[in-house]
Formats: sequence, structure tokens, C-alpha cells
Amino acid sequence: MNASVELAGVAKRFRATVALHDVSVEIGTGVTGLLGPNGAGKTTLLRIVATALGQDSGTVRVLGRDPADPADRLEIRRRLGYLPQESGLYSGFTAFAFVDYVAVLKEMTDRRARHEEVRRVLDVVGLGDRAHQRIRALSGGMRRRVGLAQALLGRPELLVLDEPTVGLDPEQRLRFREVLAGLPPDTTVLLSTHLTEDVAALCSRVVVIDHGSVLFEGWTSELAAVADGRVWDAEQPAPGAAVAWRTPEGRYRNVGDPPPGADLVPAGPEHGYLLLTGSQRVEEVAS
Ligand SMILES: Nc1ncnc2c1ncn2[C@@H]1O[C@H](COP(=O)(O)OP(=O)(O)OP(=O)(O)O)[C@@H](O)[C@H]1O
Repeated sequence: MNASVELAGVAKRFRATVALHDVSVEIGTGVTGLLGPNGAGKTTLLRIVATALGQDSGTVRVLGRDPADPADRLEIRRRLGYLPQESGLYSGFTAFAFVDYVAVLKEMTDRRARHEEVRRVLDVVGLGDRAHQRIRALSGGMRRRVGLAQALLGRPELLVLDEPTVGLDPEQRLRFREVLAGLPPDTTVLLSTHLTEDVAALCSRVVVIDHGSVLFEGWTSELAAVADGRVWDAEQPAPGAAVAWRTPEGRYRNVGDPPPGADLVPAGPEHGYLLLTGSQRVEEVAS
């Protein structure tokens, strides 16, 4: 794989909290989902890739450059679109004025071409008719889309999107999927989510992260395969289950090590994810 983003042995700590612990991943073109529970280290990893935060140790290459080098960092930022978790939108601005302001910061100096680009990205996210409304008057999902619009400015080679689907209704989720599908094929998208549905719907590759460590890196279809033969239904939560929950039919779906003759059910990406993250918790309890 010709990686757009390469992390090797990356660690980051905030005082006593280890946010990332020896993370090594390679991200290529296409859409990669960074999947993990709250506090897993997703935002920290994305901030490092987006050059907003430096690592404590390990090496980072983004678009073939080193974010620690000031000239390289500038070059990366020119080729990067970033939707942070907290968008920091200026609520008194209109959507158009805000995205235009970001476009100025992105060195789009020709006014006419810039305005055209601002209109294009607002149209892409379905906010063309809201362009002149103040951000404070927009709904949460619409604000998220203003954030996405600014990330799309200038058709960046690398898009780093922190929880882009939060606050989107089903129709907007579909639209977001279309936005991703409409990007040039050599674009690299790295997006974070804590929803396996997002990964299944949006991402061809997935990196599962928990407690600051990468637990899985591969094709989304391979995530389901992690749980092949390890999902079964029973009348009770089974002793061999890393995770179990009650189904609408009143039985228990178990994910873990099935007993002989278990009533196996087909595995999906969510089961692979639960097995990876749940089993780690069981190990922790045991140790
Ligand atoms: N600036 C910071 N100062 C102190 N601790 C931090 C800081 N940023 C992150 N952390 C801690 O690092 C860990 C990883 O946080 P991070 O925000 O990267 O996780 P996340 O996977 O994005 O979580 P969420 O899904 O809740 O957004 C957490 O324990 C968090 O409390």
C-alpha cells in the first residue's frame, strides 16, 4: 500500500493519562474508519495526523512529510482538510462568511474563484440554500455540515474528519455517504466514529482502537470475520461470552467462546468489534 499516513510506535500522554500507546498504522487512499469507544484515543490520533498536536515519541509521516518540520507541516496543512471534534464555528457569522473566512486562511486569494469554491462546498453538503443564515440559527446537524464544508475546501488530498456523523439525521447520513463517494478516488479519508454502522456504511478499511492501542487494522469485511463462529444465541448469558445482551426475542446473544453445539448466528462487523474491545476488558479484569 502506498500510505498517505504512516504512524510508527507513536505514543502520547496527557500527564498521567496515556492517550496513545505505541500506535503503528498505515492509511492509504479510500475511506478508513477509526473505530473505538469513548476515550479510546481517536481524537488524539486524528489531531496528530492533522498536525494540531505533536506526539511524545514514535514517527509520523503525512503525505510523505514530517509534521514536526515547520516547512513540511505547512505543506501538509495546504493539502489537508480537517474537521475537528469541536468545530469552533463563529456563531455570529453566516455559513458563507465562515467558510469564506477559512478559505482566506487557506490562501485562496482570488475573490471570485474563492466565492465559487465556497458555494461549491456548501452545495456539496446540502447547505446551498442556508448559506446566508447565521450559524447560531442553524441546527446541530447543519453546523456539523458547515464544518464539513470548510474541510472540503480546495479538494484536499487528505481529509481528517473527527466524528463527522454526529448529529446527522438518517437522510443527512445518506448524503454524507454520497459526499464521500463523490470525492476523487485518490483522496484519503480518515474519519473517527464509535458506531460500527458508520464503518459498515462508509468505510472500506477500519482501524479499531481502544485504550490507546490498535486492536485491528484491515478491510471492513475482515472485521466481521474476527467473530466468525463466535456469535451464538442461548437462553442465558454464557460463561464463555466476552459480551452478551438480550435480543428482542428474549434470548441472549453471546459473543466470545461458544460451547460445543452452540446455536451459532452469522457474524457482522459489530460482533468483531465487540469481541476485540470486550475481550480486552475481560483480560483486564482477569489480570
Ligand atoms: N488535552 C487533554 N488533556 C488531558 N487529557 C486528555 C486530553 N485530550 C485527551 N485526553 C485524554 O486522553 C484519552 C483519549 O482521549 P481522546 O479524546 O483521544 O479519545 P476519543 O477516542 O476521541 O474519545 P471520544 O470518543 O470520547 O471523543 C482520554 O482518557 C482523555 O481523557
